[in-house]
Amino acid sequence: MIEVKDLHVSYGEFLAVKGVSFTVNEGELVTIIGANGAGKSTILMALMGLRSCRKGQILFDQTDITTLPAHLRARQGMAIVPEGRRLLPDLTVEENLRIGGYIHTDQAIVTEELERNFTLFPRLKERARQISKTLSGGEQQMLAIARALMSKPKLLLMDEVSLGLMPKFVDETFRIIAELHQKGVTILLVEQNAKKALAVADRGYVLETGHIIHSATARELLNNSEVKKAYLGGV
Ligand SMILES: Nc1ncnc2c1ncn2[C@@H]1O[C@H](COP(=O)(O)OP(=O)(O)OP(=O)(O)O)[C@@H](O)[C@H]1O
Repeated sequence: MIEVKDLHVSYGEFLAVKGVSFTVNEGELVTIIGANGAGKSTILMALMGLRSCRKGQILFDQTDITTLPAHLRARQGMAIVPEGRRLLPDLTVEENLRIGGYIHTDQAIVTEELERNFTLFPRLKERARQISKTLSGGEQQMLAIARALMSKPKLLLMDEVSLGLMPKFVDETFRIIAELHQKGVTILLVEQNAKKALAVADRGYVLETGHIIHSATARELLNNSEVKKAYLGGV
């Protein structure tokens, strides 16, 4: 579904992503793990068209989207759950969700997607008219995921969705990710919580200072002694 070839992304003169290549196939849950500052968020931003590539190529459904603006990537079927959620804090839960469905010209589809997300996240249904900044951190994270799903994406990009959540909500978030995967959503998950990410993923890539240093099935990475030592707390 997505093929990234020799991706380079920079901030001014600083090269944050240094020639990264990877794929995500339809229906897969793939994770990119790595330490702070490895370049994980930068890769997702470049995939969504929120940062331009200095060099390299991004193919989505076999079409070259390397220079396509973000809103057109959304129309082609990509959605992002950004780091820090980026909700519209003064709008209600339902209003945030409707904004997530803005690409649908048919309002019946928006209503259908709203119902689908309320079924997936009953807590959001209960709180449909609540102003989103008054939600708990975990609920805000649910809303950010649901908002991305409103566009019915073919590919869901998720950036550090467990960051800053209490353990209870971290488990709940990973349960939802696994459920979405089971339902057939293709997911690229960027995570610092390597253990949890690899537990739900099919395959993974390990990113270190802008380079991919390992690529394998999630199971292989979980059993790789180097990965264990560096990212899984030596377990
Ligand atoms: N707007 C920016 N301007 C300059 N440098 C940046 C900017 N955003 C990120 N960087 C740098 O790019 C590198 C990669 O950052 P990025 O946020 O992609 O890493 P990350 O792997 O997602 O880290 P984290 O897990 O801490 O979010 C870091 O060295 C960071 O300081």
